[in-house]
Amino acid sequence: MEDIQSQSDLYRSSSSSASSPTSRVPSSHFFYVRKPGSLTQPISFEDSPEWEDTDDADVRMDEEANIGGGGDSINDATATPISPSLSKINSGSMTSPPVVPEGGGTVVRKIAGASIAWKDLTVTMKEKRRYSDKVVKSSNGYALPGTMTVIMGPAKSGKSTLLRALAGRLPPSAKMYGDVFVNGSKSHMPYGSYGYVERETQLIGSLTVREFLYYSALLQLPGFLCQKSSVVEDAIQAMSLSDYANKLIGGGDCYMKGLRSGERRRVSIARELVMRPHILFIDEPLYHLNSVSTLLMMVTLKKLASMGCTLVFTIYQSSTEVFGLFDRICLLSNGNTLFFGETLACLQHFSNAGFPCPIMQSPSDHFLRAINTDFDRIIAMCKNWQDDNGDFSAVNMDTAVAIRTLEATYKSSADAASVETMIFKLTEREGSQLKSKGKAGAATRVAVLTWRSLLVMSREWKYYWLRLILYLILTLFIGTLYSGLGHSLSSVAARVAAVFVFVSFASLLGIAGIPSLLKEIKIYRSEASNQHSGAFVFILGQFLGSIPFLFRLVDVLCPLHVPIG
Ligand SMILES: Nc1ncnc2c1ncn2[C@@H]1O[C@H](COP(=O)(O)OP(=O)(O)OP(=O)(O)O)[C@@H](O)[C@H]1O
Repeated sequence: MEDIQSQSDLYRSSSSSASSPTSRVPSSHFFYVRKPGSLTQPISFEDSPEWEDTDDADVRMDEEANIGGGGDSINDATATPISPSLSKINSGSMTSPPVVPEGGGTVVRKIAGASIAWKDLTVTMKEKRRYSDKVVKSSNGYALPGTMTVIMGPAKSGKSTLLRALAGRLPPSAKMYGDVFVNGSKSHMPYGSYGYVERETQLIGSLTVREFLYYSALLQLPGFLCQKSSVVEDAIQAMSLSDYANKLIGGGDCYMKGLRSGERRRVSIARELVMRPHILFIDEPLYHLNSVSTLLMMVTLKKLASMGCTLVFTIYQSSTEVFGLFDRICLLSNGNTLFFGETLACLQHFSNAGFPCPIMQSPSDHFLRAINTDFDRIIAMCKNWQDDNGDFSAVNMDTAVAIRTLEATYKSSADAASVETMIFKLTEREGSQLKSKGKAGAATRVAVLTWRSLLVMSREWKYYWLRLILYLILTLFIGTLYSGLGHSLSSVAARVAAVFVFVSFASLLGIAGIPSLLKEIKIYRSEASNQHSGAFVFILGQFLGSIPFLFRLVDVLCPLHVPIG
């Protein structure tokens, strides 16, 4: 944690120095000082990569290799991972990877990450029978074990599409060109070797964090029940959720107070961690988070990366503090790569292109300010103000020109060349292929779904009773409407029963309840990703779970929700 703090502090000091007019092109000092905790060289992976359960995992880093990787120029700094032993990265021959954090010492790594490199990656989307313009255009980049690589850019710049392309999760309407290499090989990542966290994930509110992760592990992983608990505890710890492990997730449709959005987001990441992935892709980990939750999330992810996991995620914007935690940045605008490299070198790139970061401005704000075409309207407005109020040069920048300049500067820069060199090094030899960890069997999944369904229903039982009471009152009310008209008591009772049945069935068909069912399907789909028998198992599990509690069907489909305080 101290390492992470000092890395962030170092970044802050360097970025503010870079902002000073006289030192907008920062002195070499800022770029050559290795960020504490960052890697100069990727960690190699083992033949059978697994998360280590013990503290004496053998993935250690060698200080000398780190120092040797230091360069004499910004480009060298960008390319510090290149070292004589780099060719071994994908060979699997380095079982004790020789890399180290700044400041010396030995870092114990528990996760064997995997390298991922992409070359000339282009994606187009099919829109109304024809393919759109390229959403991602000839993107090059890489992500290394033990590092955080962030894909950043304005809205609709292609961040999520690039992330999905890397994870092999593009929709069927997309066409992808170019190559993605994992550990130097083009093969697909097998089930369980990577995790993908969607921007908006669904959780089951009436379960505690630990229960939710435990059932998720049971649904995803093969093996015995007792083996799953250590996996779950590791995921809870990795996502700093120990204080919340026994708390209800809450929220959503279950009307129970529960976790706040930052904690919920970490639970959704923890759910992927139960698979012990080597690479973790996250679409907008900071989505809808306040600044405190944002910092906690990023520090937690940094900790996870420092354990060896390869982290790749998208982000729209970040504070200076958070920005300092990233290792590499891929800056996109309208699908074009405006920069790929170390975060500190990105500041230098903007300076080189004639857009130095102004004093007191967050680098991330500055980058987006320069490349977000949405600012054009505001610029036009500011120009009018400028006439009245004098020079307003901080925002007087033509975005389209800025984008073109940055793109051209990057293409001809040594940064782009060093990325290509790095990709070549990462792909010249195929490394050990990631292996599937296996899947939970269909019978296990049916049993777990049934049991989970029963548990959820038992937790929400009081709401079913309340609903039932409401129905009874309603039917009594309607049924007794006729009691003054001279009908016999038995015919009124029959009417009450008939209306009760009618209201219940009407509720079953309630269209407004369908989203809850879709939510449950979505949760299961992300738990059982890549499992072809998923749909059948889900239906069977839900059906079996519903038999003892017919009200459950009413709850899933009923448009009437009873808010409980
Ligand atoms: N499934 C799809 N079908 C058609 N077009 C799509 C699809 N997904 C994305 N696009 C288009 O691709 C472009 C880039 O979208 P993408 O979601 O990758 O951008 P983004 O940078 O992640 O944006 P945001 O942060 O606003 O989500 C957009 O113009 C979008 O309309």
